[in-house]
Amino acid sequence: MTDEQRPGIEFGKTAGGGGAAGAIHDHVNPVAGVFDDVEPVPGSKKPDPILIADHVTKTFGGLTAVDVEHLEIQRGGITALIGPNGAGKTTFFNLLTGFDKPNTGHVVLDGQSIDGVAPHKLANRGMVRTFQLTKALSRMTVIDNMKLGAVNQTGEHFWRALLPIWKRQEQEIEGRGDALLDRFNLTHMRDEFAGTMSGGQRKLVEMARALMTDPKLVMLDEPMAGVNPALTQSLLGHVKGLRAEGRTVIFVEHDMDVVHDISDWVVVMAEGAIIAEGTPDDIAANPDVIDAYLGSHHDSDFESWSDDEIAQAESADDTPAGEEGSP
Ligand SMILES: Nc1ncnc2c1ncn2[C@@H]1O[C@H](COP(=O)(O)OP(=O)(O)OP(=O)(O)O)[C@@H](O)[C@H]1O
Repeated sequence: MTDEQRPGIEFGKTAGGGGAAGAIHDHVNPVAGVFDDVEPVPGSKKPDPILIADHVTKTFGGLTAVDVEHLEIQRGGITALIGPNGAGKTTFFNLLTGFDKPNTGHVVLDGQSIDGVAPHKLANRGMVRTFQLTKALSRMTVIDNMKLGAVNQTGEHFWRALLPIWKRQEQEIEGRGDALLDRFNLTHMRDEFAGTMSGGQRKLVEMARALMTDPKLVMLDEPMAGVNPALTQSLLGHVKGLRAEGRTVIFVEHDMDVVHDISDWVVVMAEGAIIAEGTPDDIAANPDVIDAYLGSHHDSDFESWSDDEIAQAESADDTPAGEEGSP
């Protein structure tokens, strides 16, 4: 089935994709076929889960931001976490990575509980997340940003970097940083202030910095947000590269083209809960997903819908007409 024929959310090709730039990053997919027998339903069992979340909830006042009954993330795959605005993706991401504490629930990484484990300790256990270049980090050079990636996961504990034990390791860490900058084609930016980089270069540094601890599970928060098409292919290639070298990737993303391009499996959240799971093609055709996006007035790419599909979706959308077009 072609993209044009596929009903539901339009998963097209990423801008600039399919050309020579894409070919540069033709990586092997070690989990090809692994999802063939996985049921495309919320909470489905995976053959070899690296991360398992059970009964994870988070409330803010009267609002239930996250209510995830069961989720398994397959080892070695690229899993996308998608959903309309306010679905709870970021909150769930924060709960999984130790940046926020759930009200209830348990998370297991590689067979061991990580409940209440701080982010920098999770990094030692092989789980890292990207974090955005803060103002403070923007005033540091790119190589110093890389070095900080080796010692912590929040970028807040600058003073730790001055401890003597860290100093002794500095050369080794700097070497690792330089190797990663080379891999991400950022060597020419090594001694520049991080704040001078373009949006796409920042994303590359965020990804490269996350690799300083040689993680087995990499959590990427909107890796393509604000990236121009020229660098999008490069970033997509690097994400596939993480998978090719055996790492597991989970990423939150709004761009459906990106999701279709690189995901092995897609998890969809709406109103805090997981409402669907499946391959990108399963998800593109899933009526529950389409309803969730339409119900929230998310600005997804729905231009490809036929009049019948629009009429069907509108009749399922119970939002009062007066709220149409609200953000
Ligand atoms: N610190 C907080 N205090 C109060 N409410 C919050 C807080 N963080 C998130 N929320 C609420 O929880 C719900 C889920 O928010 P969250 O940011 O996790 O969604 P999201 O799926 O990441 O959305 P987006 O795609 O817009 O980033 C929203 O209704 C949001 O307003």
